[in-house]
Amino acid sequence: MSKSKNFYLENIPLDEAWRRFITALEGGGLWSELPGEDVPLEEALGRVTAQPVWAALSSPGYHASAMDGFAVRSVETIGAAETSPKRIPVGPNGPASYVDTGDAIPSWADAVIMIEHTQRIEEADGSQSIEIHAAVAPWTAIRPMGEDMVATELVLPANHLLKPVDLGALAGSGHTTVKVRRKPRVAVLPTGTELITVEQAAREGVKPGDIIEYNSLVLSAQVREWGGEPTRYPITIDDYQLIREKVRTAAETHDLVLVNAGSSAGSEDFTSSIVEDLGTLLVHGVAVRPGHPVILGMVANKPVIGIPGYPVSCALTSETFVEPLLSRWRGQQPNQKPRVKASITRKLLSPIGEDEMVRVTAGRVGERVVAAPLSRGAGVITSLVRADGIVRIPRFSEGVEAGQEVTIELYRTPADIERTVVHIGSHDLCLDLLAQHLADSGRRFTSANAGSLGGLLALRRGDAHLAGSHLLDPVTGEYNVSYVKQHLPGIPVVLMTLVHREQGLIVAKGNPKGIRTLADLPREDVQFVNRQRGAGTRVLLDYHLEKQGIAAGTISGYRREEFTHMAVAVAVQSGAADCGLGIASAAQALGLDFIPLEKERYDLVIPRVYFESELLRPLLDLVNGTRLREELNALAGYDTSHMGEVIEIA
Ligand SMILES: Nc1nc2c(c(=O)[nH]1)N[C@H]1C(S)=C(S)[C@@H](COP(=O)(O)OP(=O)(O)OC[C@H]3O[C@@H](n4cnc5c(N)ncnc54)[C@H](O)[C@@H]3O)O[C@H]1N2
Ligand code: MOO
Repeated sequence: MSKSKNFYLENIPLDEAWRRFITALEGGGLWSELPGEDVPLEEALGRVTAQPVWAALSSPGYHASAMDGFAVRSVETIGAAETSPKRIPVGPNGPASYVDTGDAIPSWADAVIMIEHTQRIEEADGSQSIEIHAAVAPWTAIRPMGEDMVATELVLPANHLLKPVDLGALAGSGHTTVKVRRKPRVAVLPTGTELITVEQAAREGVKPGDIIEYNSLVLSAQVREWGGEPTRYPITIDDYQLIREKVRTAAETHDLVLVNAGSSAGSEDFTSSIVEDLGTLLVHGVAVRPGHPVILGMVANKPVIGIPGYPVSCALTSETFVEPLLSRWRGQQPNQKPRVKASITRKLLSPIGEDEMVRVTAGRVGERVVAAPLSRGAGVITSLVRADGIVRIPRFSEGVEAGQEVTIELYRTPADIERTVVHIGSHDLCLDLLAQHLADSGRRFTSANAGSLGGLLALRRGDAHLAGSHLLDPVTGEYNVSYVKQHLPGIPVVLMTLVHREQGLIVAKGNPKGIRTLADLPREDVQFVNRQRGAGTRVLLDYHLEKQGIAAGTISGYRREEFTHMAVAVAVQSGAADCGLGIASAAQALGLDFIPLEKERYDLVIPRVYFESELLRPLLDLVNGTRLREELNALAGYDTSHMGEVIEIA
């Protein structure tokens, strides 16, 4: 049976989508906490109490000695002083009797004197006494019965998330089990004919059109993290009946069904029609990006969420809809990420009419926290891996200007943000090595690719601690100095050389087009890939083209811009271009050939205040040490003989 599909994607504001969803859940009696089940204390960590817990026993269950010492009647100590010590005979029934910490106090006693405040005396008749130099008040050094918990007293309220210490209090008050909310059962259904398992990919390789299925792994892990019990289904191909049957049966045995992908308007996007067919479609399309083609519906009185296929959209949609629902079922408030105000490092345009969630990295630079936007591609899962948080651009706004104040919802702690070294500028593979080693000294390193010039401008705005730069001055032949003087006037700066590195033409393995020099670029059969304006590599290219009298307009592909050396190398590897200018290590990383053109200096530009800061000290130590140097020498095209040399610019 083929079904007519719904090509119409709505644009429902998030609060309206939630309102419809909650109304339907309430209608089905599903917008409330799940019932309780008894679990042994050992299994109760992270679960939520389904009812208040009252102490079954008192703790301590008797008057207990708080110290090692002698139990006494306090009246018998009256009058003892430094100048007039008192002796009290020791015996099993008093008037002084030895007790260990935690022992029951004899019924005749009402105080304990710590052993170090007594002196043992052997009397002439062989009997024992203690001599004391101070009186004690009644109940001194005694933990009265029920000091911690009195039987019938409240130990924990309902809807309490159980921490390790709570388990101790439960056992201490006499409970062997605790009634906790049942874990929500969540079906995770990955669908798509193009999907293959990662095991299959490892065995047989990935052909064009194959996609490694991992959204169900992410969704299941999220569900588990949020206190639910996921069932991860195998991949279902894009077949209306097969998916329909899976959704139908999953709804019978689960509290919530997540159908992944097939939520949009493509020829095989069935989820919305299936939900309509089996139950009620509430929402198809929310005014949120990423995650626009979300589906909310009810099947057999169970909520079904159609989650978009793009991995970032998938993970964020689940944060937006699944987490709050699971929290509700567990009697918890939805997860509130810590928030921090920050200054955004670059202008972002955002479509009116949709809330946009922008992934950012964050760090404190001087007085402010800065937020550097990451890739906005919905398929770029690493942007979420690297993200320190999310900045929401509301649907009634067209975007934000560079330097504007925004709020970051943090994935990390504010303390993590404080120990972050922020780099904006030209990227080099050695920064990845630096980042890796900095982690050993408790620093985090975030890097945004803005090209050399972009890095200097970021330093001027106070958006970064340092900027990698390799800008050749065509007049002086010197690197970076004149640019720093021009763009950072009045800011004391240290230029610290990291490496000299080989720049050259990255070409396919075996150099099939026989490219030798820049003079080959205008050839009709040569397709070039360029770097963005402001990149040091672009400056270098333009310098040499000018010197050799080659007009940029004669090079096919000159206008095609990539933002990193690796992106240029990938373009060559994929056959999209025949060559591009870049560094040797990028060619090496992808097994491409490399034609050296020039050795250039790559510096770290560091404002003096940060150069001298505690935050950057481990970075400077690394640059001045031997480990990084040795690792770089093992890579193609790096010369570390000037590493660590500094030029100060006042
Ligand atoms: N004409 C339109 N096309 C698209 C629209 C639109 O409004 N009109 N929306 C776009 C947006 S936004 C998104 S998000 C995606 C979501 O589409 P689907 O939910 O139908 O997902 P697919 O197209 O099947 O997949 C998208 C992408 O993600 C990969 N994928 C899917 N499942 C998995 C998985 N389990 N693990 C890893 N990767 C997965 C899939 O192979 C595709 O590459 O639609 C846009 N199109
Ligand atoms: O909504 Mo899509 O999820 O923007 O990428």
